[in-house]
Amino acid sequence: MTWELLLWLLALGALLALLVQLVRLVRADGDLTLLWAEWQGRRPEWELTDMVVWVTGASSGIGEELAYQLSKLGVSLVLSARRVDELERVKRRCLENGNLKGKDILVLPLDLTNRSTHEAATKMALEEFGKIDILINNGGRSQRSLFVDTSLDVYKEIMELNYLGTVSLTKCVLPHMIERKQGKIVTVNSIMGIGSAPLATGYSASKHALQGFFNGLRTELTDYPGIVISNICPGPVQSNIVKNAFTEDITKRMDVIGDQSYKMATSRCARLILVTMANDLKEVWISDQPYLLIAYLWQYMPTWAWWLAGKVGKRRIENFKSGLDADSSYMIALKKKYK
Ligand SMILES: NC(=O)c1ccc[n+]([C@@H]2O[C@H](COP(=O)([O-])OP(=O)(O)OC[C@H]3O[C@@H](n4cnc5c(N)ncnc54)[C@H](O)[C@@H]3O)[C@@H](O)[C@H]2O)c1
Repeated sequence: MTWELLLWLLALGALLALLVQLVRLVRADGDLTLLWAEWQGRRPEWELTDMVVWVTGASSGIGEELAYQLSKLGVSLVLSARRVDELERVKRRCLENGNLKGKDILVLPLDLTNRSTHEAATKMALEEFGKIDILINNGGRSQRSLFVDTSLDVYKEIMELNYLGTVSLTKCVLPHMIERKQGKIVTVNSIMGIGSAPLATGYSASKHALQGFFNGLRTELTDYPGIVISNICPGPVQSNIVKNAFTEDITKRMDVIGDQSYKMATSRCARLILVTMANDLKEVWISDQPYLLIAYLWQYMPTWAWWLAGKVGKRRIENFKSGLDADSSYMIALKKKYK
């Protein structure tokens, strides 16, 4: 009788432990390799100090937050985007809150679509700091428009910016890394580079292009194990991405932005990007639910995933057509329900 009871207790304990792990998994905000690295892996505070890190799109959102978190690690920073005043603001805040001095941060204005300037910009970064350890390809813009309504100019511009601009800067920086046989090229891709969604056909295409490009490039660099290519795939993250999104016309700005509070905190996303860099992870998914689960479905059960994406997508289109923000109305309700 005692043995039987003991066995029952053990079984109950194992079941409880399993349940706890399942709940953890459902609440996870990163893929399993990434969460393992965060728990047991190398810490950014040990690994990334003394590095020279070039962040594009550093004037806003994820890039801006990366600059703040990196400045606390004692790295040297090159901050790039188009607006100098915004970059100077980010630099000032890095100096106020971080461990850096003015000489440790170079504000380097750069338009990713102006490819003829990328070589000179790379030269300036190298002249300033003598090396580039990490290039974070973060600058980019999203899209909110239906394909049937959207001008081809928009598709061209998205590819110019998100895809060709990133490839061009990588082409300028990579020879330097090859010469040193070391470096990290970290590209902020998206869950939209794994799957897709309505209203973002061009954006998703540009992110799939980046995914294919960097996965191929990684295989070309196997003679240089010290050069790491990391693809970061975030789901929705708080930033100005919706405000800055392309619409159906190249000159038209977004008029409905909506409440972005249901999205992952920018600081959490940036922290997980630092963990990725510290642990040389090759591809990571950073996302709250249900997007993370959909990403797993896309990998393992694509037909089911597309059925689900269709259901969510229908809602997005309805919202969009009725003049609401595509996601916030139902996502905020969902978030409140499962909090
Ligand atoms: N926020 C999200 O939900 C999310 C999700 C997945 C991936 N991403 C990716 O994260 C990256 C950063 O976006 P974010 O969310 O911080 O948006 P954001 O709009 O807040 O920031 C975008 C940054 O890119 C810069 N940029 C835009 N056009 C540029 C150009 N022509 N040349 C140089 N810089 C330019 C902007 O100035 C800004 O600094 C993007 O690549 C985006 O695709 C964002």
